[in-house]
Order: sequence, then structure tokens, then C-alpha cells
Amino acid sequence: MERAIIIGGGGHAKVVMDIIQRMETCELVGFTDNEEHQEMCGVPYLGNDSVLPSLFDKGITRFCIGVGDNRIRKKLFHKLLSIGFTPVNVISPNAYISQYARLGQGIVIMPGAVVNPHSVIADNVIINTLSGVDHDCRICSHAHIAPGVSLTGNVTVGEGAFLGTGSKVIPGVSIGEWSTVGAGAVVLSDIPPETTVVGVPADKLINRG
Ligand SMILES: CC(=O)SCCNC(=O)CCNC(=O)[C@H](O)C(C)(C)COP(=O)(O)OP(=O)(O)OC[C@H]1O[C@@H](n2cnc3c(N)ncnc32)[C@H](O)[C@@H]1OP(=O)(O)O
Repeated sequence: MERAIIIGGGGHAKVVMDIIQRMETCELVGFTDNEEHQEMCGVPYLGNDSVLPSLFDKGITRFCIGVGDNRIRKKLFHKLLSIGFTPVNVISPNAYISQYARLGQGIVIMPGAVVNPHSVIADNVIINTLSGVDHDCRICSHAHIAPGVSLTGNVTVGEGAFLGTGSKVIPGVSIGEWSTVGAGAVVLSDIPPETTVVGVPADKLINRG
């Protein structure tokens, strides 16, 4: 069995650890984080990011990033690849992934999530607990779909976009890259890049009031 590490020691990392332990497809040897830790969920703390090259030299070749922030996760993803590590797809046995969906690398799909036919989930994406990605959606790299999000058919989520918990997007709409959709928002039309929207219907945060 190949040996893997998790990068990150926060709440998201705990959930990722729990899923990897259930998947039983690789041996989880520990986690790294720039903050010092005790063990977590029975997984040993190995040190900060400076130990990564030496772990790779010891034959630990697989990684999974347990960090929710999209910009930090993108940076870490490229750093780990440049050292030589290969990403693990962490997919809960309690998620439903259509046989017609296409998955990239380094993806995390949490319990209760659904990914329906002909949707594409690109590299380093998080599909969080109980969220739904319906048919023909395209989720670009480094995006994070938070718990309880509902994406209907043909939705596009740009690189690095963050959809807050409980938000909903109607069919055919595009969320621009590195944009943020606030918790509970309902998105009825395309959102430009690097824009934060909130509310029902969703509108730019700066337009409020
Ligand atoms: C397992 C996990 O935990 S995964 C993590 C999941 N996390 C989330 O889903 C968090 C989602 N985040 C949000 O919704 C945030 O509130 C954001 C990103 C939209 C805005 O955050 P900030 O930029 O810090 O905004 P801030 O909190 O200062 O609020 C600014 C204004 O917007 C309002 N506002 C903030 N969020 C929302 C929202 N989701 N819906 C409606 N209004 C909102 C605030 O009430 C405030 O209004 P005011 O100016 O009239 O007082």
C-alpha cells in the first residue's frame, strides 16, 4: 500500500483524515502544518512544510491537502507536485459519483455529496459535505463547494471560486474565477471574476444597503 501525508491541521484536515482512514487505499503516515500540533484523529504530526522534501526522499510519495482556503491550497498543490509527490483523490464511500462524471487529481469529495453525469471536477477541488453537483457542471481547479451547496445542471464554477454553505445556482449560470458566493445566496445570473455576491437573488456585496 502506498504511503500518504496530509498537508494542514485544521478542521478540514480532520474530515479528510477520517475519509482516508475509511478508504483504506493508502497508508496515512502523518500530517504536516506550519503550526505545531499533537496527533489528530490518531494521525501523527510530522512537522512543518520544511520536512516535505525529506519525507519524499523516505519514499512517502502521495499527498492530500487538508486546507479549505483556495489560494493557499493552489500554492500547496503546485509545491507538492514540484517536489515529486502525486495527489490522492479523497472520496468518501458515502458520496455518490456518477460513472459518467470526470474527475481530476487531488480532489476531496465529502460524505453525502452527489456528482451527477457528465460533470467535470478539475484538480484540487473540494466538494464538501452534502453538496450537490448536478449534470453537465464544470468545476474548475482549486474551487471549493462548501457544505450544502446546490448546483443545478450546466453550471460552471471558475478556477478558485468559493461557494458558501447553502448557496444555490440555477441552470446554465457561470461563477467567475476567484469569486465568492455568500452563504445562503441564490445565484440567478453569471457572476464576473473576483466578485463577492450575497443574498436572494445574489448581488454584489458592495451594492448592498
Ligand atoms: C466545513 C466548513 O466550515 S466549510 C466553510 C464554509 N464557509 C462558509 O460558507 C462561509 C461563507 N461566507 C460568507 O457568507 C461571508 O459572510 C462572505 C464571504 C459572503 C462575506 O464575508 P465578509 O467579507 O467578511 O463580510 P462581512 O461579514 O464583513 O459582512 C459584510 C456585510 O455583508 C453581509 N453579509 C455577509 N455574508 C452574507 C450572506 N451570506 N448573506 C447576506 N448578507 C451577508 C453582512 O451582514 C454585512 O452587512 P452590513 O454591511 O449591512 O452589516
